Amino acid sequence: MSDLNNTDLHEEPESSVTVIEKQAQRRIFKIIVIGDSNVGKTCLTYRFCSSKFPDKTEATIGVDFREKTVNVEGEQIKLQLWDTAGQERFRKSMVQHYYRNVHAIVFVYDVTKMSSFENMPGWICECDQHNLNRDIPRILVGNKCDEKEKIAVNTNLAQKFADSYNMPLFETSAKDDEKANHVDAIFMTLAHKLKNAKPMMPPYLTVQLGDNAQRRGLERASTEERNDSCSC
Ligand SMILES: Nc1nc2c(ncn2[C@@H]2O[C@H](COP(=O)(O)OP(=O)(O)OP(=O)(O)O)[C@@H](O)[C@H]2O)c(=O)[nH]1
Repeated sequence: MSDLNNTDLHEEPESSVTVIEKQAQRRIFKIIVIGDSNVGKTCLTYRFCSSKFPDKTEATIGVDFREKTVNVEGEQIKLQLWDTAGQERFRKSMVQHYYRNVHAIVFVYDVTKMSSFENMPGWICECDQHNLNRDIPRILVGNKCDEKEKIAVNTNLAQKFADSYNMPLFETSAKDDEKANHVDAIFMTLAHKLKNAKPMMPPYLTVQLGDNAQRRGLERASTEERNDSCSC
């Protein structure tokens, strides 16, 4: 006679339908990575998603996507990194669509190039102009710290700037293998913030809603935020 209380009954492998359902419900967070050309946006996202420094990179045209599923406090969440072009001529193919339903922003500058840091307010302004909500998590990353002799952007200066925008500052290197854990920690910090943030819209809904629903949401957001737009 079979024992209905047998614990084995609870250890049956999940059916493929359950697994698919769980995957469909896995939360996806869209993170855009922004900054001047050549600051290392592609290398940072590649380092995080592929755990290595790319052999060679070419200027990004429009947007590149990289994804990584991470475990945050027992929940599997997918980080979708949108690596945007820094060169103006390659940003022309970036349409409004890319700025929809963004959950977090990573602003990157090159610590060896002052102009890339000085251009940060412009990048922040661009996000404002695309109606990105100011309340979503944003972080500032100074890349290429391995180039110690060439450092041009002082940490205190960068920290003051980050504080003025209420963003955490991370100085790191996508190239330095010893800093690999540090790059991971940066994105994991963001993942924790995203997991625990009160959702404006459940992230998995953002990929299920049709284009029209997304457009309506965006139009509503632009009407609400029009009076609060950037003045630069
Ligand atoms: N020394 C050093 N070089 C780096 C680092 N990260 C990237 N680079 C180099 O910087 C150059 C530009 O890197 P990318 O990642 O392509 O820069 P990007 O910001 O994505 O550039 P765009 O696609 O034009 O916007 C490449 O030659 C990389 O090898 C770093 O941490 N240290």
